[in-house]
Amino acid sequence: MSLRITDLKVDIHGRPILKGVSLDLRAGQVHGLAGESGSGKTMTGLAVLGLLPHGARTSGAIDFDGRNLLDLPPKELNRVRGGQIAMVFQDPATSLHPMLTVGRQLTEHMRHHLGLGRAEARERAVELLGKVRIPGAAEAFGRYPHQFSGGMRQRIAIAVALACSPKVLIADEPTTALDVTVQAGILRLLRGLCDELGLAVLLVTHDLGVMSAVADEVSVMKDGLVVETGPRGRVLREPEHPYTRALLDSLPESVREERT
Ligand SMILES: Nc1ncnc2c1ncn2[C@@H]1O[C@H](COP(=O)(O)OP(=O)(O)OP(=O)(O)O)[C@@H](O)[C@H]1O
Repeated sequence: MSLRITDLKVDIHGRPILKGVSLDLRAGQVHGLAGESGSGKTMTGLAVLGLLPHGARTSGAIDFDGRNLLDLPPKELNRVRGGQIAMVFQDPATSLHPMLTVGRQLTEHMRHHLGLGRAEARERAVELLGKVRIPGAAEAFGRYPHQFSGGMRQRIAIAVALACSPKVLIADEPTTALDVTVQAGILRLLRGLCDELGLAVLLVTHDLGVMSAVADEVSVMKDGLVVETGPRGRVLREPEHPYTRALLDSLPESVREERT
């Protein structure tokens, strides 16, 4: 399985936002997408999900399973999104409903997309909560999102994203809103899930330090273009583009040493 973005251009109301982005995601690999605010990281993820804002015009290709996602009719795209391609956002509140129990959110998703029965869905939900390391998964099933800490809520949002066994996971700044102390745990979890489930992960973050801890491949964006891409070690040790070098130079020394 792979997802290949080729020469993706996105205009919104005539303003160029992405100017020819190319990226490859592979099963079992975390691809980190870094770059400053406004460089187009989020738009790249949203394009894969078919969730670009109104007025967006696209060209290029996003090939997934032999189909160009940019050409899919909305109904089919809906089936791919949430099924084979799932997402996790910065704020778990975006994906979790405050009035529904954790269990209900997990099972409704599975019953809707996978057509599972009640008991089967429940069993799988508890298993997923265990997979994302929620302590006391069976009790957590009946609780509401606000009864968990921010880090635990993000774990639950990841469990919801995994409910339909996606092949691709788009994680947009998944640790930015969390305490530094819990960030590493979430990153390790994503890394572990990527390995265990063979997920292709696109990890979007403005923080090169964060992503260098878990990414296999790193791409750096600037002004709607990928200016550098390659294996993490190479990009961090021998950046080719001056912009990547500038980003690296802004990291604290300790982080640079530890993470290359
Ligand atoms: N709904 C929208 N309509 C029009 N333009 C938008 C919209 N959302 C974002 N943009 C523009 O698209 C460009 C790329 O934004 P994007 O959110 O992809 O950047 P980013 O690299 O993810 O930055 P950040 O880290 O701040 O999220 C920016 O110039 C932004 O102003």
